[in-house]
Amino acid sequence: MTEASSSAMQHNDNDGESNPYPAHWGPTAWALLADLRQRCPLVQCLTNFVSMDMAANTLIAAGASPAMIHSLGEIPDFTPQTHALCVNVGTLSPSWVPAMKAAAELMIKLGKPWVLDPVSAGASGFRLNTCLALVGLKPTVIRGNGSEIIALSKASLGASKGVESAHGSSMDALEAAKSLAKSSGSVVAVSGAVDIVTDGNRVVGVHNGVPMMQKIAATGCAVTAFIAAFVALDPSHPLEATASALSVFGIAGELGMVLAKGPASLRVHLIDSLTALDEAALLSRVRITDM
Ligand SMILES: Nc1ncnc2c1ncn2[C@@H]1O[C@H](COP(=O)(O)OP(=O)(O)OP(=O)(O)O)[C@@H](O)[C@H]1O
Ligand SMILES: Cc1ncsc1CCO
Ligand SMILES: [Mg+2]
Repeated sequence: MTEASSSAMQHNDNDGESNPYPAHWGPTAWALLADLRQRCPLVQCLTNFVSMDMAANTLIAAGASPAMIHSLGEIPDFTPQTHALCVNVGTLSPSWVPAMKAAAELMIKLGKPWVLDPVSAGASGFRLNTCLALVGLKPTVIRGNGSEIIALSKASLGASKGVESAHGSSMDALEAAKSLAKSSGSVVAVSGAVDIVTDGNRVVGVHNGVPMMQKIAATGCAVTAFIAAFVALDPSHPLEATASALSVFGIAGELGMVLAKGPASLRVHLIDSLTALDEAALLSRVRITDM
């Protein structure tokens, strides 16, 4: 470990009263990011049209390989080559559903991880039923905003502002997230000012990020694809991989915000910061708590 990273770790060390962030999370997140850069996992994304660019560039900037390949006929040949799958229902139409289900089923059969982004799950019966069917195919991780996780947990239509959450705080969805995690067997992440990650028993909070990330289309979709890349590296510890991915993405937002003049330039600087992020900066900024 470098001198810089060792002093950075002390900055985030849990020294009792003054610092609530357990020291082990920094090295966990760094180990995963370093591993990602080394192994360059291939992530297949069946994702919405708005997010394709942002998700692909997020993955490439971090060191992974994206493939936005979504046709049903290609799944038997292509999906087995991937290390993780991301399914996102943002611009859902009926013709996409068979491919989403086939890819998820194949990943489960191959013992590989897959991640679901239930965009606007409570907005229509078609969307809700599709998301519930996908939850039944055992995603390793489900990542949504508060309204999406509440709709899925209750299996009912519910308030959202289109693709955005109508719930002010991710904490409003804490019980829904725990209940969904228990019923599905998936790790559930709720994004917001504090990202919540739970397996139904353990709950952690990720305190990284900046509010302006909400003003960039598809940051949520991009972080879900990023979670898929992290889970590919360590499928047996999906809670740790998910919290680490959310923290690293949030840190890239914090570093990007230093140079940004607004959402458009934040998008550029966030992506640049993912590539530039080094061990010392990461260790000094990871803010993950056990809740
Ligand atoms: N108030 C906030 N402060 C800091 N970070 C935030 C805040 N709100 C959201 N974020 C971060 O922004 C990213 C996107 O989260 P958000 O909850 O906006 O997702 P979403 O609603 O699913 O987005 P989309 O559907 O547009 O892709 C996450 O990484 C999250 O941690
Ligand atoms: C704006 C929008 N509409 C459908 S998906 C999407 C991207 C953010 O979820
Ligand atoms: Mg979303």
